Amino acid sequence: MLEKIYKEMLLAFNEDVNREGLLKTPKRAAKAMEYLVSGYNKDINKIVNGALFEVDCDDVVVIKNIEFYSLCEHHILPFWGTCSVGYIPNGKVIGLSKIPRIVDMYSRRLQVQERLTKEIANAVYEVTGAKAVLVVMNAKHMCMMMRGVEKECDTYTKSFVGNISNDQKRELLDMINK
Ligand SMILES: Nc1nc2c(ncn2[C@@H]2O[C@H](COP(=O)(O)OP(=O)(O)OP(=O)(O)O)[C@@H](O)[C@H]2O)c(=O)[nH]1
Ligand SMILES: [Zn+2]
Repeated sequence: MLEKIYKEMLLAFNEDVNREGLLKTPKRAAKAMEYLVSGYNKDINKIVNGALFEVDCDDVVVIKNIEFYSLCEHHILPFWGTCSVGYIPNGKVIGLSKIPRIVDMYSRRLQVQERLTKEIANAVYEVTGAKAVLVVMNAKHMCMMMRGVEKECDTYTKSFVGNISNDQKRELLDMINK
């Protein structure tokens, strides 16, 4: 279905869909787009794959500057940047690689940066049973750079979930900002 839509799009550009360079483009573009939104079909439990380990640790764990690529739901154009995830474990830690996998699961959908940040925080919180989770994202939006306002800038978003003291909250934020 996407392949047909891309072919129609090329025709709408008045392109020659039979020229060599474009012959396979609808198929290629459809495959690429399917991958870019493949996060809709992911199951968080399969992603975590039981990689939760009992550890006597209640100190902050931070995985910083995870690269991510997403598509804004308003223009279907990329926004991308880094995501930092910090949490305070509650008897269990999660396999480190699972955090970037969770980031990808929610990034590979049509998103707004604020909701993406919140969804990652909620997912990590639920899956780890952590005392608290803080997610900070920093992104550049193609829809603001290539068109529209045509400005390059950085957008920061933050989402916190949990119930901890203000001191612990500050420690979490300090670790992420360090
Ligand atoms: N809050 C938020 N806004 C976003 C995000 N991605 C894109 N937008 C904004 O969504 C808005 C859509 O505004 P509209 O006026 O409906 O669309 P538009 O005419 O294309 O707007 P311009 O981009 O200003 O040209 C724009 O201000 C975008 O910058 C995001 O992740 N978060
Ligand atoms: Zn946009």
